[in-house]
Amino acid sequence: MPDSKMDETKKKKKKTAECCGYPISIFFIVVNEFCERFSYYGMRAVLVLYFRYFLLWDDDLATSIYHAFVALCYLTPILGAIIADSWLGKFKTIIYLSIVYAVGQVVMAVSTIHDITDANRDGTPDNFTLHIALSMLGLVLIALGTGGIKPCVAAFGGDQFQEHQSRQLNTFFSVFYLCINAGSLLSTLITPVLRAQECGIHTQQQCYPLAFGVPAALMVVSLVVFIAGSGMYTKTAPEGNIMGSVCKCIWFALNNRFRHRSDIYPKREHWMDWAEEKYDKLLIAQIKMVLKVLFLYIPLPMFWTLFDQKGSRWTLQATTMTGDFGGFVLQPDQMQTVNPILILTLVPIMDRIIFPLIKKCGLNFSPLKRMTVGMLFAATAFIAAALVQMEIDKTLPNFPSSSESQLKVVNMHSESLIVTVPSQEPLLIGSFESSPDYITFDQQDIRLAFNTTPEINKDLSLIKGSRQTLIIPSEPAEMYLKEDIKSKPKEGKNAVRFVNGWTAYLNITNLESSLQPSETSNYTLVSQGMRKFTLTDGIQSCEFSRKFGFGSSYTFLIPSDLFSTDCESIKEIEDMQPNSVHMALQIPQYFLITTGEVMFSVTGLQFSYSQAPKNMKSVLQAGWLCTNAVGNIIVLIVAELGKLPKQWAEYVLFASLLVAVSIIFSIMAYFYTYIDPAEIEAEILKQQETDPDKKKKKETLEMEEKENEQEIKQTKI
Ligand SMILES: N[C@@H](Cc1ccccc1)C(=O)N[C@@H](Cc1ccccc1)C(=O)O
Repeated sequence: MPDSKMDETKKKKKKTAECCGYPISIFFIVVNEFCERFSYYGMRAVLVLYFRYFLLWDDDLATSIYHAFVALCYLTPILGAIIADSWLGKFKTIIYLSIVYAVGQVVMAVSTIHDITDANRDGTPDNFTLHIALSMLGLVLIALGTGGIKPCVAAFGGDQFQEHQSRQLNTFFSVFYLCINAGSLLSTLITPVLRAQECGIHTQQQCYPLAFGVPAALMVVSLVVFIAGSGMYTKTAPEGNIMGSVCKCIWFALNNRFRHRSDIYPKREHWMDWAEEKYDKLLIAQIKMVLKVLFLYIPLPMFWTLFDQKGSRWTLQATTMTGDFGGFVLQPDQMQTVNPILILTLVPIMDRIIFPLIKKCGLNFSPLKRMTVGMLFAATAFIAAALVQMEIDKTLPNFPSSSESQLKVVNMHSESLIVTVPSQEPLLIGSFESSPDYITFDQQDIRLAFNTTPEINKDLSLIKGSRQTLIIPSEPAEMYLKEDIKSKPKEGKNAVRFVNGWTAYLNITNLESSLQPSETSNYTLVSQGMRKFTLTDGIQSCEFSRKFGFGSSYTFLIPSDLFSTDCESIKEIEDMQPNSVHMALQIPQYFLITTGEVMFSVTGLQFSYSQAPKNMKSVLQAGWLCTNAVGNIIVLIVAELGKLPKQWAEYVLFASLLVAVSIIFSIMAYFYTYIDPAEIEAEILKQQETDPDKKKKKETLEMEEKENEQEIKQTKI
């Protein structure tokens, strides 16, 4: 931006209304940021679960799309910075892009209403394509909005301060960061609770519309609050297309360097010095500063690659754990709230105690050293996650591989049975009992022999990669196979089914249809806690209650004396034990990654701001956010290419990659010299004032260019 224009902007700053030394207008900006972050993180907290359990995508696709979305959110800041700097100015950019953002949130919320396509009213959408299309449109609009306004809001807040308010300006940025985390904390607590409610017009389902609707409402509130402060803001005019000038200057330097590649031309100190013929020394110096920082940014995406897996892989990890904390029960997606809680406590502790203490010990804990240590903390967090995963794996059932089949036998017959199974000791199965565990077979076709009179020989064709139960009813000759679930029930729920040993049909609450005698129901999913089932044959009824944990599976055997025992004789067979590893075990990994975030992210933001020339602070902010985008793209690539059979191995792989990258970064940081951009800029301006050749050089170059253009035209004619 030309200096004259910048001076004009400065002069335009009017005296603003103040309260306790702060411009009143920043109240609106801080509240706006709180609501916007509530909206963004609230929606993000339930996004993977929406993909996984509403759109029914598998873990990998859900994780990939989630990271693609986050990547898009941190690529769009460049667009926002360009629009604000060269066209609309920050105020209008924030308003217009916030409207796009709010519309996106509403579209997203609408896409989660299952009733809109559930014509047959079975509780699942009939037209998944419509839901997918709507949600993708919503996500693109949200990414455009949130990313676009991101580099503008903080800078717009800064614009509100006068020169004499530099102390208040620093406090504003701290309060701003705390607001981000307060907003995200509240939303990551609330939206999973909303999601866990049941709602619907035709059928009651998980309330995703409410979980996405509340963030949409908060985005509208955010916009209204921002507009409400309109009369109080200091609005700076667009500062010219700084990105355009930077690109043109770099392009000219590269071209000029190429044209003068012959050895006859004297070498210049830096390749950007080849732009000197046409561009201001000041602009060239500023670009050199920016490029130096951008070069340092190259290894940084790896940190975000690990950091952003909190919201995906770590949430899925939590679904295989138990969240019963005695007094309260934590949902898997609520574990993410540990991050903002720790941020709210760790930022003041680091700033007030740890960093000053390190300084007192005479250690130079420079920003780049802090960032390196932050990376190492994140790597350690992933080692902790791998250890937790190993603990979880020990408790997981031994599921069949794709070439194996598993079988369990349930005896509903009135007498004990001896079953002869290939390559096994004969099994004695008591009446109303099951074989102790699943028996694994390498072959698909097996023959079982039963000691009934007359003896029964049964040929079974098992399904490869599946678990099945052979139900032997009161009349053994009518035995049949029923397929079982072969993975942990979704979202930490419990899968239950009933085998009807009662002599008539039975209606059971929560089951889709009534059960005929000897029939086995399909699975129904029930949440953690005390669950009650009412069983009735139309004449008599009784109630059966049971407390469930997380991620278990049971087959309940209903006996022939059901009503005379008031449901107490119902027998349970545990097909899959409940999750036993506690979610509290994830706290160390959250603590380590958040300590890493404070050292890396907060320091990185300050570093980017302090090392950027005054007219390119937004360029570097957008560049900084881009490192996050690239980090998310790496997750996509590594997750797709390097599919590792074990989840813990993937965590170790990511930790090792980050350690390697932090070593490279520490070497780059060693050669980096900290600068004071304002000092350099002042020096160049002083030099330019005493350089009479400058104007002449530019005029000569412009003449040369015109001559060249004319020559080209003539040759064409
Ligand atoms: N600690 C995060 C907020 C958060 C809340 C809940 C779950 C995960 C994260 C935070 O402060 N984010 C800031 C800074 C940031 C971080 C990563 C990429 C860009 C910016 C934010 O502005 O969202």
